[in-house]
Amino acid sequence: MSYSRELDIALLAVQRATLLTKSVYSSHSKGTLSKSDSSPVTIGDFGAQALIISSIKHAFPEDEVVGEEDADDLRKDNSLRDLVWDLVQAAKLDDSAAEDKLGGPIKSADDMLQAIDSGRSAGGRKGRIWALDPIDGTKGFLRGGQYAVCLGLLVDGIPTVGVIGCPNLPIDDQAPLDSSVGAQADDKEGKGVLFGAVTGHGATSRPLSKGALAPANAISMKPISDISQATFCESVEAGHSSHGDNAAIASKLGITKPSVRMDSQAKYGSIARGAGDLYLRLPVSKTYEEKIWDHAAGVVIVQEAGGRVTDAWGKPLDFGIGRTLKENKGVVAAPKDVFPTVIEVVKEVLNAKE
Ligand SMILES: Nc1ncnc2c1ncn2[C@@H]1O[C@H](COP(=O)(O)O)[C@@H](O)[C@H]1OP(=O)(O)O
Ligand SMILES: [Mg+2]
Ligand SMILES: [Mg+2]
Ligand SMILES: [Mg+2]
Repeated sequence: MSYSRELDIALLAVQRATLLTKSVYSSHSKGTLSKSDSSPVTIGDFGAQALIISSIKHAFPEDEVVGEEDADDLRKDNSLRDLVWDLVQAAKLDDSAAEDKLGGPIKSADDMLQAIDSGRSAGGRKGRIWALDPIDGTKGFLRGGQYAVCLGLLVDGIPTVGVIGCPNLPIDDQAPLDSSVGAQADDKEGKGVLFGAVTGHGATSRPLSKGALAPANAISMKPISDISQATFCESVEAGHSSHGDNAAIASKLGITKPSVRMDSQAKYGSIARGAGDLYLRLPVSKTYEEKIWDHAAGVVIVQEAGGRVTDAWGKPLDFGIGRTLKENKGVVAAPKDVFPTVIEVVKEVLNAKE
């Protein structure tokens, strides 16, 4: 199957949601709350989840969605709900054919809450399940760094369609990548890229637009003949990925360039288009379970661009066990031909710590 309709809807749904997240990004009050695990959530996360789930349910009513957020906090606080509702009503693509494909605007605030709560699927190995991260890298979103709107389709537990919208990344696939791209990002002139991929059909990037989709460019990872020349990406947050272990791996590979630190699945997009080469996410905590919405879209895009993605022990990521990747620890992504070299070094570094 080519999943071309799924890709089209996912691209448009993510593109529409970025209109909302961009309006929150540039506003002083982001309506930030702290969740029970003490991670932040903003009115942008709730609004983007509502818009995307409503688009998916319109186009594919039988599909399930595993979304990061739920509407509990909005049901308890009418003024917060109203703030999100205003944002959701304002986020419209300026192309009526595109809006029609997504079912048009959400009809009422109650429908909005219901859409957000339709992301409560438990996940699993059977059928079609979308994994949605309405704002990935919320800490970057609040700090003024990179963030991404991410949507992946799992078919029988296998990531099959992936879309990532990165309002703050340069449009140009060849733009040089260093930590200035990760820090103090903005979404002004020349910024905003939409990545997409379907298993077996390649990966693309295109500028984010406000209406119909812009023409796509095929993307692929950069061939590297000398691994010591590689550029590696890692989280900004030291609590999300071990900067020390990542540095030890880079040093064993002979890499001398400093890492590129950036928030969110913008890292997957950046290596898929050959701006960077490796993504290292070595676990910090023994108990943290990576969430499926933090990786499903990125994995399809990197694989279709010529890469391989596994956990830090070289085990395939298992997206079919529920809302988390509980059988996996950490993530490593690299171009296929150098992947075996990279994962051997990752395992050496991990084994030395056991
Ligand atoms: N201890 C942790 N280890 C790994 N990832 C984490 C940890 N805590 C939170 N995260 C998740 O990492 C993702 C961001 O990754 P990055 O730092 O690469 O941008 C977020 O989705 C965040 O989840 P959450 O949404 O709960 O904050
Ligand atoms: Mg996330
Ligand atoms: Mg998120
Ligand atoms: Mg979060």
